[in-house]
Amino acid sequence: MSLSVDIRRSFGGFDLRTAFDAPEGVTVLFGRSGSGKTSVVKSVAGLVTPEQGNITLNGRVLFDAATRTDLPVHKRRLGYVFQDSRLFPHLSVQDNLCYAARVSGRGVKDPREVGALLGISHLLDRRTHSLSGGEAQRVAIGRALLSEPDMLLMDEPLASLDGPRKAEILPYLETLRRETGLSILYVTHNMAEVARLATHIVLIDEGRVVRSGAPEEVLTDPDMVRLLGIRDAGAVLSATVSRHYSDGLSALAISAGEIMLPTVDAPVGAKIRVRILAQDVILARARPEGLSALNILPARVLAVRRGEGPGVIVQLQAGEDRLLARITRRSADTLNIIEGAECYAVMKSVAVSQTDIAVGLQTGL
Ligand SMILES: Nc1ncnc2c1ncn2[C@@H]1O[C@H](COP(=O)(O)OP(=O)(O)OP(=O)(O)O)[C@@H](O)[C@H]1O
Repeated sequence: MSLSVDIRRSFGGFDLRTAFDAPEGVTVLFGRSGSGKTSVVKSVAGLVTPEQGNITLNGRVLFDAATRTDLPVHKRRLGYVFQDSRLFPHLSVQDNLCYAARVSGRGVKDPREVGALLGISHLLDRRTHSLSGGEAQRVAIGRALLSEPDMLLMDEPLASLDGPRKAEILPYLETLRRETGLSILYVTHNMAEVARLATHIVLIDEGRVVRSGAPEEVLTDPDMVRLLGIRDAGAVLSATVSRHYSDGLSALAISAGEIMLPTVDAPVGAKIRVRILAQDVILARARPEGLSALNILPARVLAVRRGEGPGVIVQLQAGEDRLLARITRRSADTLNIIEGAECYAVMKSVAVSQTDIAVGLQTGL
C-alpha cells in the first residue's frame, strides 16, 4: 500500500507545498513544531482541502484538484489516531472498539484479536474514563484498526503520554507494524519514536520536504543534523542478537563486527534495531587499548561538518553502516579527522538505553 502526496495550500502566511511518496511500512513525517505535519495528515484524511495537487493511495485517487475529486473522510478508508484518544466516554471499551467497524461497514476483524494484539483484552467491559492514558490510546488504535483501513494515520499518538507510558506503548506499535502489515503515516517530533518505528522518513521544514529516504540514510546525513536536533543526532543500525552473557550483556552482530549492549530482550538470532547517538561515540586514530569501553569499531571518515559552536559532526562508514560522532572541533583538529581518515569509533555499552532498542524487526527493515 503506497501513498503519494503532492499538495499546495496557503494558510495566511504559511505555504504548504509538500510532495512525497510513502511506501509500504511506517513513514514518519518529522519536523519542528509548525512545519506543517498535521496539515499534511489532515489533507490526507480529508479534513483539510488543498488548493492544488493530488493524493492517491495505492492508485486510488483520494483528492485531485484538476478533476475536482475530493473523497469525503468516510470514503477514504483511513484510520486516524490523534494525540488524545477521543474515545466516547459514555461507551465501554468494547463498544468504542466496535463503533468504527460499524460506521465504516467494513469491519470483519474480531475485536478480541485486536484486543489481544494491543494488550487491552482485559479492559473490554471497562468505561473509558477509568483508563490510563496509555490504555486509552491503545483502545483508540484498536478502534482505528477495526475500521479495516487501507492505511493508518497517526498524529503524535504518544505526545500526551509521559515517559513510562510511552515506553509501555511503543512495543505494541512495533507489534502492530509487524503483525498487521498495515502501512502507517506517523507524525512525530520525537526522535526515539522515529528510530524505533520508521521504515521511511520524510523531513519537513516550513511546509516543504527537505529530505526523504530510509532511516539509515536520513538520520546519518550530517546536513540534516540541524533539523533533527544536535542532541538527538545519531544512527540507527540493524543488528542480530548473537549471544547473551550472564553478566548482563548481549552481543550483537552488526556489519562492522560485534557490539555489546545491556541485555537485549530478544532471543539469539533476532533482528533488532539499535539507535546510537552521535554524542555517545568518541573517535581514536589508533585502536585503543586498556579502555573500559567495550565497543571499538574500525571506521572511515566520510564527512566532517563544522557548526558555529565548539562541536563538529563526523559521518563515518563502519562496515556497511553509517554512524555519526559528535566531537569537539579541537579534537578533530588534533587528531586530523578529515574526510577519508581511518579511525576507530568507540562506544560505551551502557550508553544505549533500552528505549533505543527496537526488537522483533523483520530483515531488511
Ligand atoms: N486552519 C488554519 N488557519 C491558519 N493557519 C493554519 C491553519 N492550519 C495550520 N495553520 C498554520 O500552518 C502552519 C503549520 O501547522 P501544522 O499544525 O500543520 O504544523 P505541525 O508541524 O503539525 O506543528 P505541531 O508539531 O506543532 O503540531 C502553522 O504555522 C499553523 O499556524
